[in-house]
Amino acid sequence: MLTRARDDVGRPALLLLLLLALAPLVVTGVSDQGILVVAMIYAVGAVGLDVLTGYSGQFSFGQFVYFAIGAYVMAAVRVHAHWPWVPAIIAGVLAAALVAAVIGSLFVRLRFFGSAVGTFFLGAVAVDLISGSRLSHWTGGSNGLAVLPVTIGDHSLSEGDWLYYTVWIALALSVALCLRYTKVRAGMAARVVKENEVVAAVLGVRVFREKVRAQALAGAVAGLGGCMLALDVGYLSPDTFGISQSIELFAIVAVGGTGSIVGPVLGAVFFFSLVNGFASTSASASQLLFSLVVLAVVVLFNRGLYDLVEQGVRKLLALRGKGVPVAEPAAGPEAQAAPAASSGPAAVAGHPAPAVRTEVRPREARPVPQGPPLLLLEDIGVDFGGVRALGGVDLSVARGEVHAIIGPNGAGKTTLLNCISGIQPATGRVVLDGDDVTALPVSVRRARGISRTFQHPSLVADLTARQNVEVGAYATHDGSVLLEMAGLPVTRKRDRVARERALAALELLDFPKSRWDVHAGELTMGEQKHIDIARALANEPELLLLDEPTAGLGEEEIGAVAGAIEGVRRAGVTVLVIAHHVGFVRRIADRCTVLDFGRVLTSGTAADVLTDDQVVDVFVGAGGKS
Ligand SMILES: Nc1ncnc2c1ncn2[C@@H]1O[C@H](COP(=O)(O)OP(=O)(O)OP(=O)(O)O)[C@@H](O)[C@H]1O
Repeated sequence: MLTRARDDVGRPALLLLLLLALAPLVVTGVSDQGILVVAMIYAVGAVGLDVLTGYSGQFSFGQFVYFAIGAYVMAAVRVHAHWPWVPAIIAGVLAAALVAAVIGSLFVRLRFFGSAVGTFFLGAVAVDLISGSRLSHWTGGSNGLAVLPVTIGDHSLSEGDWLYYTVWIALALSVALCLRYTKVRAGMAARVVKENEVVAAVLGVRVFREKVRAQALAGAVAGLGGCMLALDVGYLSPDTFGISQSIELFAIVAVGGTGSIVGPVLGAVFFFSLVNGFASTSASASQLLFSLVVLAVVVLFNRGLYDLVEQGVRKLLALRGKGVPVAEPAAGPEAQAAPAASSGPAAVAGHPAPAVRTEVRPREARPVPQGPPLLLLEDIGVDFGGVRALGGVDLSVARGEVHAIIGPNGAGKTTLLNCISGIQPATGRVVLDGDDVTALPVSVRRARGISRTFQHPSLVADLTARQNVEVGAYATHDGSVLLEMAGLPVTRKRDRVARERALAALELLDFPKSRWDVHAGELTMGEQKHIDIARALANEPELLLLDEPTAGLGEEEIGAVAGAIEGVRRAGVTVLVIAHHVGFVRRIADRCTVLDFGRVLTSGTAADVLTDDQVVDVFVGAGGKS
């Protein structure tokens, strides 16, 4: 799993860009400015790579190919088609984005090694195409291709201050574009994809599409970097581009800090300053020293230079009494997925846990909802190789009821929820509100009103509680990412609706307002479970499936979750919940079904089932708490 991705880097990015804009006042030497130009060109590519790895969780060795495509297309349309330079750069950027989208769509299903090998050989193909005879009419083959001079008035954009500020503008544009992407729906959805693809799919996110979008954005940005490289070097040949550039981009992102946008810019400046610093020593010593320093930075500051700078600034501000706490970020997604050792109000000093309405105790008897079932399962069967996880399960859940599924470990409870939400193919029939949804994919079932949570919440650590819920609040994740990034009224309206739905879900669950804008990585496990429920609820479902919402929680937090489910029930949402805690089941459930070895042992009112001797043997005897 990759490191966290940050959400609060707008101001640091602006500051760093300002410093780079002012740098020529201090860095006056031609060769020193040249180093900064190269650093900014690579920073453009690295920022795109950071979106790909740090924010969407993908991997690619192919970024140098998009550098090359941007550069060659820009140069070729100027030489061969006599295009003005601005449309030529746009053509270079679009061509790189298009190829990245096409190539990306081939590779997104591959995991780490597949992507590494695939993108590596993609690079070999690209180098062959550039240097070979097939495209030599356009690329000049091994003879190379001259980059026609680009001028504004009498000023050449290929040298001096004009080159510097042209590249600076390209970098500022790339940073702004990538930051904007991380803020819009598509960017937030990509971050859920990085966290957990199955969870993302259940939230209605088109996993494949969001991954390809991130690939295209990274490709476009690298293409822009390539255009700037073309301006800088003035002549393109097969030697201008190579796999080493992709490796350097990875080093820059690692040194600067993955998932921070601003880190790679810092990393690029550091990286090329270092290259320059050792340039005067003998070639072999320079290579050795350079490698050792990069190694030391990566090992000692494994969260990257940006994190180091940020922590330093926080400490300074804290020392000066500005009251900015020195926050130690959680270790990562694994940390939040693990059950909290200590839960309850004291788990985060000074922050109230979700309101605990009452302790877990049986509620007063009320009539069990009757009427036609909202959910009907007929003969549901699932085999995992030789393991019969579900062996013909029938179940009926009435509209408006809270129905608990209980049973020992391995009984098939989660598999049953997976069958209902569409994650797990099964034999038999799943009928929702009279319609057979058995053949429908996850996204369509969600649109028909089925939402769910998972045993481990898989929230995005660096999004706030409220933002995490917002991702689940979009009725659909379709639509153009370009329109979203442009902030057009139609997408703003959609965002507003999602925000309102998210707030309604948070209010329904009584989640304390003071915790709405806290990063999910800093929430207690009980709070994360609440946010997970709110995220599923934000889509205004008919049927809410909850997979062990009390797992890993203490008594008080279990009471809070029970209170939340009662709120959900009052809002008219039907709930099917897996639970191990007998007191919790007694309090919230109208009816109860017991699974054992993939079969229904018994089903009935919670009061009857929980006093059934057979159930007590299987369930309570197997570790349930009374
Ligand atoms: N992807 C899978 N591949 C192979 N076997 C699986 C898979 N998922 C579940 N199983 C097996 O299917 C059976 C039912 O598993 P399931 O997770 O549904 O049980 P459960 O009742 O939810 O258990 P728990 O309370 O421990 O979560 C178990 O024997 C489990 O090992």
